[in-house]
Amino acid sequence: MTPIIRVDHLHRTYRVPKKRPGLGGAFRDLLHPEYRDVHAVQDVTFDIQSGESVAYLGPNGAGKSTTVKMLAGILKPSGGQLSVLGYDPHRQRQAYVKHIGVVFGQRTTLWVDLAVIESLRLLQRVYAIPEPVFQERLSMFDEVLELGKLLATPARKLSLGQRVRADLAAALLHDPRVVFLDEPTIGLDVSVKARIRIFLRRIHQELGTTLLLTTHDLGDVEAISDRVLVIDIGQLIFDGTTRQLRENCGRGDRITIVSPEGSLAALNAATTELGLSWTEDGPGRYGTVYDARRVRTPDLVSRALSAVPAEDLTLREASIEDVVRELYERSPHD
Ligand SMILES: Nc1ncnc2c1ncn2[C@@H]1O[C@H](COP(=O)(O)OP(=O)(O)OP(=O)(O)O)[C@@H](O)[C@H]1O
Repeated sequence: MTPIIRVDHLHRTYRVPKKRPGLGGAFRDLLHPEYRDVHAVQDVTFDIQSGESVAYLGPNGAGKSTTVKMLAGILKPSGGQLSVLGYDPHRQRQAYVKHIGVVFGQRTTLWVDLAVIESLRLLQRVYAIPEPVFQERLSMFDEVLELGKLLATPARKLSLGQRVRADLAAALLHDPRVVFLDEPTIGLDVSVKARIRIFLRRIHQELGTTLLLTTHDLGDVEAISDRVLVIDIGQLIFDGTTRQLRENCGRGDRITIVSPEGSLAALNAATTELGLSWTEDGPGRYGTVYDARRVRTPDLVSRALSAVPAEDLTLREASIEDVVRELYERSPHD
């Protein structure tokens, strides 16, 4: 089967002006600018098959948005090959964009002064969507996204959650075969996030839409994606199923205890039965990552506190940074 997305040794470098210190430096920067290269994406290769739902993860600055912008045809690659639905996204952008949808959580693609329904009507004309099909899609979107009340409102007056829901409707109106979602749930409250996750899952399952999602929220990944690609410092460091990622790393939540008088040995002894091992993250600072579905948090906390005198204790849900750290710990990376 031919992949729907082919990314082959993809590179993207930004040329950034160097800043020299002081007023003299500012003058020299103006008259004789010097540049440095930022290698945002370096030699990334992957294929995505039609109908896959893939999460593209990495810490801040890893190169996710740059990759998505190249896939969407907004940015030109500095090197390597890229093909989506047989198109070269940047070179054939005009013909290409009819077949994809793009959602940026951080900015809208709607016309900000138009009521949402007017934006959707314009898109209906751009994509030549017959009226019955338009109505059918709108009502399907409305079921989960509850667009009703916000259709008459100009995009600039929408709350963030309303705006992302409207953006999703706009991006999917023409039933694109591939949708790129760059942090679609950023800054949203739990209930809107849940709605968007259900919506994307449904689109993927019912319409077979191929999804590529970037997010900092592991909950999004679990709810929406079957496969995960992890990128760090511009390079791919993991490609596997969501289940493999969960099994290999990102075992769950992290507990940290500050205990200048405690010891690793005492903590390890108190929690061996739970199958946990602790690391010393700094002087008198100990941490472990655990699977909250397997280990009860109150049990873990009470065992740890009876083993060492604690000055502070924090609990934190697993983050993408934890996942990346564990990936490095498990397979040494040069
Ligand atoms: N327009 C730009 N000009 C110069 N450097 C850039 C530009 N856009 C991104 N970068 C740099 O490229 C690298 C990758 O950035 P990118 O935005 O792709 O990462 P990201 O993984 O999406 O990060 P985040 O999760 O913070 O959005 C970073 O070092 C960033 O500072």
